[in-house]
Amino acid sequence: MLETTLGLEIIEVVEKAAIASARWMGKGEKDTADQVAVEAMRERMNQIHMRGRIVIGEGERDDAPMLYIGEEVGICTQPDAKNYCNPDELIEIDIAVDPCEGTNLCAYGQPGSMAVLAISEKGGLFHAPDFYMNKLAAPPAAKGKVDIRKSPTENLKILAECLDRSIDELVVVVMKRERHNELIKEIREAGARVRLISDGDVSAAISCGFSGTNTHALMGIGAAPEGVISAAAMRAIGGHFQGQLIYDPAVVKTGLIGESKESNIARLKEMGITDPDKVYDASELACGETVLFAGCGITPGNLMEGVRFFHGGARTQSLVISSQSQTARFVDTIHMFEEPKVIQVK
Ligand SMILES: O=C(COP(=O)(O)O)[C@@H](O)[C@H](O)[C@H](O)[C@H](O)COP(=O)(O)O
Ligand SMILES: [Mn+2]
Ligand SMILES: [Mn+2]
Repeated sequence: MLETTLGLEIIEVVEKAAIASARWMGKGEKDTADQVAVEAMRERMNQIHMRGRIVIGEGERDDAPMLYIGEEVGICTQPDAKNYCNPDELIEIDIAVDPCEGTNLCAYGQPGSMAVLAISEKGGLFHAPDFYMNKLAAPPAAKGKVDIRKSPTENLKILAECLDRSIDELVVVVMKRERHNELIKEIREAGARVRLISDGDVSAAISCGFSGTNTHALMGIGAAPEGVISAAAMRAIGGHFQGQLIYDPAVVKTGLIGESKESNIARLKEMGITDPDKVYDASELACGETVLFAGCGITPGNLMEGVRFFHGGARTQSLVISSQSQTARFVDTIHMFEEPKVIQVK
């Protein structure tokens, strides 16, 4: 149902956001690259016949030009909805968005930034607070066999067995952060190779779901909202994904997640999370009956090309993963902006 009604629409949502952001690629202005993606995403989402609710966005802010948590999107949430649709006939959709995932990558012309979203029926996506999350992603062959509670060394042994290769043939992606120094050391000592990334752990997580990407695991701590979006894709693709919230500011060495561990635990409790240390797997983070992920490359990445502009248009590559049809569709689109139309294929 979700895929049939919204499959094409969500491709266009991420395409519009990616094109808007890509115009700011390499210009060193990350906030602008982010803001234009948000605006393009909102505009296109508001043309869709749905009642959508942002459950993961850019925070609970009501006047900023962001897709904020709790914001309602879609024609059937607009004040003049009755002119366009019968709101009662439509199911409610929960939406997780990151209009420009990897804003630094986009601003500095680096690979791996994309416009992403995940949708599910109401209640189908975990309401992640703006905390951090320890993550473990791995290919479908290792699903349920590796475990974030085990040491990286143990997991690498299991992964090597599952993938029928030696540990030194494994590539593990880790975000280059001080908090990961010990993790990186252990992975290297175990014999695997590490690909350090500055940003963009959604792309890294999802790459684990596809063989041929030379990405065999993602380990370490990134943002929690990105964890839910990654989990939605991995749930639909049948890959391994686990996440555990990080609520202690001392672990990530940043003031970004509040003053203290205690106040964060209290915040989690208010959100209904009574066990802050719970390990969530992909099907808990994205538990809806149907889960769809859509991403469009802004800059070129492991899975998708970036936006390529030409006179009068642009070409994009997107990926839609659906738990409904069990498909991962790569969609190659030429966008024609001007008259006369130009369809440039190379
Ligand atoms: O790199 C990222 C930045 O995302 P965005 O702000 O949308 O451009 C994400 O992939 C990471 O998951 C995460 O946001 C990051 O690890 C948290 O930031 P940091 O404190 O620098 O590690
Ligand atoms: Mn992000
Ligand atoms: Mn972002």
